[in-house]
Amino acid sequence: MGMETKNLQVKYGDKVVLKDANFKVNNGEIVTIIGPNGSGKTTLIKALSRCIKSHSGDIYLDGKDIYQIPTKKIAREVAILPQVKNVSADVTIENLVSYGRYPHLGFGKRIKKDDRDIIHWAIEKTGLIKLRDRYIATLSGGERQRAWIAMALAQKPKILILDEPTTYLDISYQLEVLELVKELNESLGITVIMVLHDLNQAARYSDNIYVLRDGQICECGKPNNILQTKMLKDVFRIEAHIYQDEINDCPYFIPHKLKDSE
Ligand SMILES: Nc1ncnc2c1ncn2[C@@H]1O[C@H](COP(=O)(O)OP(=O)(O)OP(=O)(O)O)[C@@H](O)[C@H]1O
Repeated sequence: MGMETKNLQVKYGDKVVLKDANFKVNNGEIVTIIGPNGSGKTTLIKALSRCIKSHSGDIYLDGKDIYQIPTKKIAREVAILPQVKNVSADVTIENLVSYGRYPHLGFGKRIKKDDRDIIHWAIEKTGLIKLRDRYIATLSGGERQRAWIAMALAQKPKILILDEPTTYLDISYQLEVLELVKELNESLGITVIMVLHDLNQAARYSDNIYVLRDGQICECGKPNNILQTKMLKDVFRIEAHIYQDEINDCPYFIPHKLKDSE
């Protein structure tokens, strides 16, 4: 399943924070949105998942206007993992993952055998079987992030949207989460849209990258075309050297100083 926006505009009050955004993710792709703080990344993914209403322009889910699709159907097709996630102290991994089934429950809202099988599958797929009865509050950052991904997975979504899934994680957990996302994309064909601050990870894990600057998409394309010295200078204000990672077949950069002020 894919998504597309045409000339999308989002405002908070009178302030335009997303202008003429033309964004596209095809079925089965991983697309990452990058950009400096406050450039509109979270706003774009909130609009895509219908958490906030756009001011003008269109959003399509597999060619259909998302405002014409029933909310429950969107909740079944699109799972979003927001940046800030709160859950009460007495919720276990298994409880949390079961919430992912809610958009699918029929009359009476009772969890049935099929739902329990899917909850088990999501917990297994994210490597949390041994921890299934642990309270979310007692987990490490990496385990907690996997638990939230398991909840999203229990939705059986066709599109997974992740807002900075690696924030506050150490490097091994960052890789663990991104490897899990990639594995879910490859093995289940889930389309992934994510926001990342680490540009080298964006280059490594994405089919396509969108660059936001001051609420506008200024570039989009394959990692090799996006990770360029000019983009790093113009958008992120750094001077950097670009190299090729032969092992992972992607570009990476090393920043060496802030751009000289003009
Ligand atoms: N609820 C809101 N009300 C008013 N302004 C908002 C609101 N949410 C975001 N903004 C503003 O919209 C702009 C874009 O914010 P957004 O969170 O989309 O940026 P971002 O690129 O995700 O930032 P970051 O990298 O810091 O998370 C910012 O100027 C922000 O202050």
